[in-house]
Amino acid sequence: MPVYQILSNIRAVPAPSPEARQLYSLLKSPHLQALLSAHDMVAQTDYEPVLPPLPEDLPEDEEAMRIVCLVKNKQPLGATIKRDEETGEIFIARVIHGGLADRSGLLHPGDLLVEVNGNPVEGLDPEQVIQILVMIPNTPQSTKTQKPLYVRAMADYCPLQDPAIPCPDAGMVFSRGDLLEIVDQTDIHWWQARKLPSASACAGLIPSTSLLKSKQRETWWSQPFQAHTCIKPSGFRRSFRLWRRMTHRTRRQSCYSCSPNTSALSSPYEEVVSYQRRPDDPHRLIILVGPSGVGVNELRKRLIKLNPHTFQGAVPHTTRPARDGEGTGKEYNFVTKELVSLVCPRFLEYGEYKGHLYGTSIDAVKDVIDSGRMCVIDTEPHSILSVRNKTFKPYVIFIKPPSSERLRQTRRDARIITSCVVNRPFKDVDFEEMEDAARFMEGKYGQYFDRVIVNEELQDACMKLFNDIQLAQEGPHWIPAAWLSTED
Ligand SMILES: Nc1ncnc2c1ncn2[C@@H]1O[C@H](COP(=O)(O)OP(=O)(O)OP(=O)(O)O)[C@@H](O)[C@H]1O
Repeated sequence: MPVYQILSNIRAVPAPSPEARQLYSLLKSPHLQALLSAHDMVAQTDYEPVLPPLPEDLPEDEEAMRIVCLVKNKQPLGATIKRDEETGEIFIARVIHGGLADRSGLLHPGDLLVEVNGNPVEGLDPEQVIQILVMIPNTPQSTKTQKPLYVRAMADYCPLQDPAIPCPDAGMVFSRGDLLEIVDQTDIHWWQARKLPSASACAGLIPSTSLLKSKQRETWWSQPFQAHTCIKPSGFRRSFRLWRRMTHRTRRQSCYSCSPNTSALSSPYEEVVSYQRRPDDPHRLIILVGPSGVGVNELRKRLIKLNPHTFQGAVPHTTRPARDGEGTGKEYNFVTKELVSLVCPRFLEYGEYKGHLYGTSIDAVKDVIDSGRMCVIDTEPHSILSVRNKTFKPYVIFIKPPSSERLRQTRRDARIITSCVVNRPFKDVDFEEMEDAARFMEGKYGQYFDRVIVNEELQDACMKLFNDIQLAQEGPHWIPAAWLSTED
């Protein structure tokens, strides 16, 4: 009965009960009326196509059978099937969350396929499984919903390049750094996940942790030994800035020794949780990384100048003697070589220039944070790992060069400071090195980047940086679950 009819019936009652009055006022509400009207419209519409009639010659034990009619459009079925090697029977292997089969509620993992379009499935290709499936349902049906697990991908994956995936079309591509919501871990090899922020309701297949680890191990072992291929020292930071002073040779060594190729053997997914910094929590450490010459230092300097009471860098250490007017704790912490060697592991990065050591200690970073300010540092990307922990909860921003053309246009009047030639205009080779290094850094360390800022127009990039840092401190953000765990 339409809603207006019910309303008029209630109105016609001479002395309506309190329940009738309440029903009347509920049904009068515009939201409910809109809902009921939508319902009536849907219920009264004829939908195409009309489903075919059930087959007449149903087998005698029909009670154990389920006849399923799925009318497919261009969408994939959203289920994979597998053949039992011993019996030759074909089963539904998995139903993809949010896919056609899942939304229909008609197919379940473990269902045994008996017929497809009236033809026995025996000998049929999986691709031939189409609209009508006659099957024996799996009992008991597993409808248990799992609590989603949120992870950050620490590796790249492309289903089209994976010959082992049961159905490449059902696979999901992801790159290191992507946030994934894992909705199904029933299968030990193939999980189902969505990428966050999730626009698509349909999940995709991804390898489980153990499977992806074994794939990584295989790839790693099958690669020819390459001692230096991943390092392009010239593209890493090289300016002669204060504590960055180090020779080309030391930098190469420090890059090489500090960035072991362990990614192939570490966990491919990192569990993450949503985190919102409370006003009393210490500020998150802000780390800027980027290829040499891209403008990391320029941006950091501008940011600190913008608000020196809020942003601060860490005071570097050096073994060079203090000059007139220099006091320890201002430009530098002046220390002896012996002290540096004692506290070496507590250094984020360090290098040698003209016989003196220069470096940034983890304690210097902590001092800034303890003072209530936001510590903004720029480092080589491999140094991120030394502070990637619950104490610092670092927020890593990758400063990326713009397109080749814009890079050359915007740096037309800029000057580069290098260890070989001080203060000269940029050359083509500098841009090429910068682009190579940016690609390399994204490829190797992209999983640690919370944000990427393209440094095209300096002023714009600086404002983006400023806003991002505010957002980083005010959250919410996904951070490794281990950073919130109470265990050490
Ligand atoms: N968006 C930009 N447009 C024009 N010039 C820029 C831009 N960003 C940076 N520069 C200039 O490029 C030069 C190199 O920048 P900067 O010293 O900050 O490099 P860097 O990334 O810190 O590299 P390194 O550590 O090797 O010095 C500087 O002269 C800087 O002013």
